Amino acid sequence: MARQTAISVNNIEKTYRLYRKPSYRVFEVFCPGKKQLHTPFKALDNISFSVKRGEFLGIIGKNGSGKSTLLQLICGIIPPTKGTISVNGKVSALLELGAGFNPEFTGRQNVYLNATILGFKKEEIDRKFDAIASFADIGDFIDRPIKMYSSGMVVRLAFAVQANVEPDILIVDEALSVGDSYFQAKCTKLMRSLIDKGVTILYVTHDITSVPLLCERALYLECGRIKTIGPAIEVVDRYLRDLRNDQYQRGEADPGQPIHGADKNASVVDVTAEKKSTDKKPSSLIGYQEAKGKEKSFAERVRDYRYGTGNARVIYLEMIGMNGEPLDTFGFKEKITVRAFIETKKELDALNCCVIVRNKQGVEIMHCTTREYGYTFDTIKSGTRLVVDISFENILKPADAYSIHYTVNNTYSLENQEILDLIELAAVFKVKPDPQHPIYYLIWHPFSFSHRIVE
Ligand SMILES: Nc1ncnc2c1ncn2[C@@H]1O[C@H](COP(=O)(O)OP(=O)(O)OP(=O)(O)O)[C@@H](O)[C@H]1O
Repeated sequence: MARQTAISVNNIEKTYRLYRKPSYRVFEVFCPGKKQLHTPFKALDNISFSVKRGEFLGIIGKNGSGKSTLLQLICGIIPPTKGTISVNGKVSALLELGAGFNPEFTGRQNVYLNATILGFKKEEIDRKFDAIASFADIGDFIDRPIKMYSSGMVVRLAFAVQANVEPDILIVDEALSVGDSYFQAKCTKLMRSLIDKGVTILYVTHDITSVPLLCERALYLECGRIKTIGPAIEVVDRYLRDLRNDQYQRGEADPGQPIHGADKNASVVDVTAEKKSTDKKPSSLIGYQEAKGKEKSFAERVRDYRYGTGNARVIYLEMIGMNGEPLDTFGFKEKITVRAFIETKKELDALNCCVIVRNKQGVEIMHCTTREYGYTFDTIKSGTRLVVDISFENILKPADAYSIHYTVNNTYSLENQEILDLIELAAVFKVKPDPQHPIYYLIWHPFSFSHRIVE
């Protein structure tokens, strides 16, 4: 059955009047017919497209290309200069940070205010309030005035309200970039579940890699016109090619050259689980006491992201850089160590630790288990405290946020294993940009090359 149209945009134009001085605007209003003092500026021109119900459309384009203007038109915040827009369903929008919130009111009062504006009765909001507050996860701040919130808290609350009021159409304008990585992962999950429920989502972002992963289709705006609209992967590819060509024109990149030199000695991912001797006191035992001190806050943070039998438990996990310091940002090719402090509650004869590195859209980029890499543990008694280091060379695309999914299993075979502790968002980290090693794809991979000249 053909899907219903949720949004239909027909030949839209939006022209702003640009004045060199604010007083010229007043003068034009009060002296009509006199000399025109403004310059017309078409922020959008000749825009036509439609979005089906349950579709996730990404909108991309350089700064000033008209993305936000288009969303504002669809939400009815500003009128078009020409053309028509029809919207079929209840729209929830997250446009400007904190727009729609009264700074003097508490978070709780603003939730009621917003939901009332969206057409909900008090009893309905009462029913939804706990889900909204729990999603926003801002603790006691919910009863403090919004003016005391950080920008991250404002966006958490705003997203929680907009996404939990059962919209037919959800419009999100880059707002998520203000939240931290945990929150962004939560929002992505929620948006996916909304799509499953038939909600239509329009999503403006500069995080280009997220578009093919989240969206079916994408619309690429350039200087207020549609450059292309179609399958997200193709549109993003076109956009990235244009960006690279722009860089080339400015002398910043050479699209004809390989980005990196080959390193014939480099391994793909150097995964080593570093075994601690059990007969001599490992140096990290001092760290273990500190880890115990952090156990409660770690457990609290990962509470919603973990499951398992609990027969072994990660009490704390940290990311360590090449100097042995806990870090949350790493450089290109830096050795990253994921250090887990684990306590066992039963004897384990097939301990297997697993790390998955995901990007912020949830794509699994790298994965290892100690077992699969041939690293074995001796039988470990109940009540043992151990520190397991899993290290890899950082070959990830910079400036992106990544999360670590950590699992402790007792694994005899794929079919016969006990999940002891599985933590979805055990840690998050970022990768520093390195001008010497720009990485345009998800990972830098060490290729090797050869050639011969045939006469
Ligand atoms: N109220 C306004 N008056 C005049 N010009 C405006 C107004 N609002 C937006 N513009 C202009 O319209 C163009 C499109 O702006 P818009 O904010 O829609 O772009 P955008 O693609 O969302 O940019 P960004 O990625 O930087 O957020 C820009 O050149 C902007 O300066």
